[in-house]
Amino acid sequence: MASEEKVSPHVILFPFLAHGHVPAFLRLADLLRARRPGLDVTLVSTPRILGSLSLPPASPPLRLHALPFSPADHGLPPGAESLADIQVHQFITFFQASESLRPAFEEFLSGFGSRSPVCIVSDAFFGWTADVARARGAPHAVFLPGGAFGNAVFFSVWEHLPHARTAADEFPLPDFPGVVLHRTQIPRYMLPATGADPWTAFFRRVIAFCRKTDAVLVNTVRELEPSGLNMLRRSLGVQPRPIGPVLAAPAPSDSRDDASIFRWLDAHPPRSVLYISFGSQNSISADQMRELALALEASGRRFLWALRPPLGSDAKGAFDPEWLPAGFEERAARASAGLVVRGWAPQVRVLAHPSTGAFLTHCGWNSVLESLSRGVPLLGWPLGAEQFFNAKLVAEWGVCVEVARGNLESSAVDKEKVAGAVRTVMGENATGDEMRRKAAAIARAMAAAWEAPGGSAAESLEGFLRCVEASVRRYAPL
Ligand SMILES: O=c1ccn([C@@H]2O[C@H](COP(=O)(O)OP(=O)(O)O[C@H]3O[C@H](CO)[C@@H](O)[C@H](O)[C@H]3O)[C@@H](O)[C@H]2O)c(=O)[nH]1
Repeated sequence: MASEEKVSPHVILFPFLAHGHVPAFLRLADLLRARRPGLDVTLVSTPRILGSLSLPPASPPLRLHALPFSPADHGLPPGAESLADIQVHQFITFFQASESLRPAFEEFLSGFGSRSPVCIVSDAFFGWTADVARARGAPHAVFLPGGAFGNAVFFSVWEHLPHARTAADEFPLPDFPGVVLHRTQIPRYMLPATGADPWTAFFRRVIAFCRKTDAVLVNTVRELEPSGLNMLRRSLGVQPRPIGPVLAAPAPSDSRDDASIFRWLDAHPPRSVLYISFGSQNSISADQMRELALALEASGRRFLWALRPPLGSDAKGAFDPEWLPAGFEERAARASAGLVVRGWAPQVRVLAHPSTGAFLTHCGWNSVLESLSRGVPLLGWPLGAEQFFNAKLVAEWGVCVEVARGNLESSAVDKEKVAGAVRTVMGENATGDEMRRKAAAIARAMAAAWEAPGGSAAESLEGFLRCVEASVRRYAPL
C-alpha cells in the first residue's frame, strides 16, 4: 500500500438470514458510518433479503452484495431465504443450507484483490467466515444481536448435553453453577439432543467459530449486564464489547394498515394497551392462541395483537377463523377493547406510542430491547432459542412477569394466570408501578450508553474501530 496512514478498512457485514438479525446489522452499519464518515461498508445477504430492505437515502449509499442462494436445492421451499419463511422443524435444514453460501462469499472477497484491507463482521451463525478471514489475514469479528447472558447460557446448554436424562426438574449449569435452569427452559429441539445430532453439530460449530474470532460485539449494555458479559468472556475466551442497545430503525410508515393501527392507538389513554407479538419466526399453537384470547377478554384490558399463523400451519396460508374463539374479534372491535393485526405490525413505533402500557413477548432480544428502551414493562412467554434465558434475566431485573413457556400443545396456558398477570403489570398497583419505574430506569441506562462522551456503547464501538484500523494497517495478504 502506498501510505500506511491512509489505509482504512472496508467493513463487510454479514447477518444471518433472519428478521431478528438483519435490522441490527443494518443499524450497526449506520453506527459505523456515523463514526467514520466515508467508511466503506458492504452488507452481504441473499437477493430476496436485500431486495426487501427499505434503506433511507445516504451518501455514500450503503453497498449491498447479493450471494446466490437456492433453498430448493436443500429441500426447502423455493424462495425461503429467511427463517420467517419456514416452519420451526425446518430450521436445522435451513441452518445447514446457509453454510452452502461459503464458496460465493469467498469468491466475493477474492474480488477485493490481494491488497484491499477488509474486516469481516459476521453473525455467529456465519462463524465459518472466521476461517475465511484468517485465510486472507484479515480481521474478523462476530456481532451477536442477542444479549450476553442469553448467549452465554445458550452456548453452555449446547455444551452440556444431554438434557433428556436430567433427572431433576431444576439443574445448575456446570460452568456457571449460580445459574439454575428448569427443564421447561430447554428449547424443545435441545431436549432430545445427544451431541451426535445435526442441531448440536451446527451449534457446536458456531461456538467453536466464536472462539476463533478476533472480537465479539454484543448487543447489550455494559451497565445492565456486567455478569452476563463476564460469563460470555469465560465462555468464549475474549472480552466481549457491549455496543448496545443496537435498535432497529422504525420501519417507514407508508401503509394504510399502519395508519389505522395508529389511529386506533391514538384513540386510547396513555399506557392502556397491551401489545402482543411473538416475533418474526415463532408462533404458539392454535389451542394456546384461543386460550390467550380468552385470557385477554378475562383481563378486561385493551390489547393490540400482531397475530402470526399458529405453530404447524402454513405461514403464508389464509387466516383461519378457527385460530381464535368464535366472535372474539367482533366482540373486541365492538367494545374497542382490542385490535388483531393479521401479520406484521410496526412494532418499534407501536412500542414508542404513549398508549402502549405493556408488551406480551416471546422475549426475542430485539423485542426486549425495543420495549425496555421505551420504558415499557414485559409479560414473558419464551418459545425457543435463548428466549427462556432472556426471560429469566428480565424477570430478575424486575421488569417482566413470565406467564407461560414453550409452544408445544402440551405446554398448557393457564388463562387465569395470564389474565391476572396482565391486570397486575398494567394496573395502578405497587407491582405495576415498580415495574414501570424499573423499566424507565433501564430506558435511561440504554440512552446513556450512546450519549457521548463516555457512553459505554459509544466507547466500546470506538475501541473496536481503533483495533480494526490498527490491524488493517498491518494487513499482510497471503
Ligand atoms: O409483527 C412484527 C413482529 C416482529 N417485528 C420486529 O421483528 C424483530 C423480532 O426480533 P426478536 O424480538 O429478537 O425476535 P425473533 O425474530 O424471534 O429473533 C431471533 O433473533 C433474536 C436476536 O438474536 C433472538 O433473541 C431470538 O431468540 C430469535 O428468535 C423485532 O425487531 C420486531 O420489532 C415487527 O416489526 N413486527
